Amino acid sequence: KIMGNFGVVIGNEDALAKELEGIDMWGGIDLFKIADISNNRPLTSVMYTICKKRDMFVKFKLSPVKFLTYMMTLEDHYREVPYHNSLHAADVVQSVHVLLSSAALDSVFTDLEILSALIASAMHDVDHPGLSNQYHCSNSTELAIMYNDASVLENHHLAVGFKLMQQNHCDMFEHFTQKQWQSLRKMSIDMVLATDMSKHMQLLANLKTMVETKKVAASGVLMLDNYTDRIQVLQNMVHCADLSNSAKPIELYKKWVSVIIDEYWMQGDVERQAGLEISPMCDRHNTSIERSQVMFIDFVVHPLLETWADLVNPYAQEIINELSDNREYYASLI
Ligand SMILES: COc1ccc(-c2ccn(CCC(=O)N3C[C@@H](C)O[C@H](C)C3)n2)cc1OC1CCCC1
Ligand SMILES: [Mg+2]
Ligand SMILES: [Zn+2]
Repeated sequence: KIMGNFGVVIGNEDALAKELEGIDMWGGIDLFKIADISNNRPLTSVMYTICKKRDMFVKFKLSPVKFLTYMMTLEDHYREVPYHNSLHAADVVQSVHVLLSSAALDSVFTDLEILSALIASAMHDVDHPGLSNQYHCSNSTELAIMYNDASVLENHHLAVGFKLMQQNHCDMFEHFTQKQWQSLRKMSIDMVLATDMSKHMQLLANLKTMVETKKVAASGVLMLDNYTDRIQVLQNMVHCADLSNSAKPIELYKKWVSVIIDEYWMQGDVERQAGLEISPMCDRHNTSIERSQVMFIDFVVHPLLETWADLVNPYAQEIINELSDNREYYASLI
């Protein structure tokens, strides 16, 4: 019974089935509703449903029970912080699943690359404390010391995500060859490390270069013939998904904005209590939510998603349109 249809035992499978119908569409599912219906297992149910659809259990001889045991353990290690909880991880998994399905990427990536992108997305923020890298580095916290101020959170997410695979009944990759395991591990590490905002400009520059020099087959699919190019597209894909809230239907976007602000303000409260300088946008007594969203879209999200859209042109126009509508919504509130 542990399997159920979506990896979770809830008793109201048909309600969950209904909500998960739009899982192949951009903004097609409401993760806030899925969290309620799935007994607060959005990550496990979304990841199981997608991996089932992509036939990963057969392709890689994955034991569904071990897969679910790992996914539930991973989900349990996401903290109850306002934004960086398992809901956000489920959102990034589903967004990557849709970006991977773009026609321009048809049969471009191998099954192992696809599985690596989904696993990386699932673990990419695990055990996030709700405090940013900047906070950890400014205060030389235990994590900052552990990782020498270098992509502190992202290194931690990876270490936790992979450590949990060694737990009892969580070794879902038991049948992997050494080559498959090393490849999945390297690609997942490269993708999660690329979600560190300090890598954004370099990632975007690489993506722009790929657009300018892109080779497209007669069928219209991208031709990526070396690891550097392949991993750069996968890294940008996960990064786009990580920043994609403002390109989703406005009702979902507004919910993401309210929880991210809660998390920023909680960090600001911690900094104020400790007599530290309050980080940007973290002071609840002095933040313009609308202005900061418009600025973030104009300077970060739009340049990235527009370049992504150029790469998989014309298959991301809907995402760009959604983003523009949402930008106008917040601009009109300023
Ligand atoms: C729905 O709103 C947002 C959704 C996502 C992000 C965002 C920025 C960078 N990432 C990628 C991960 C990362 O690096 N960080 C480091 C830290 C800045 O906090 C981020 C949360 C996580 N994600 C920011 C958002 O709004 C911010 C608050 C007002 C404008 C910007
Ligand atoms: Mg992160
Ligand atoms: Zn994230």
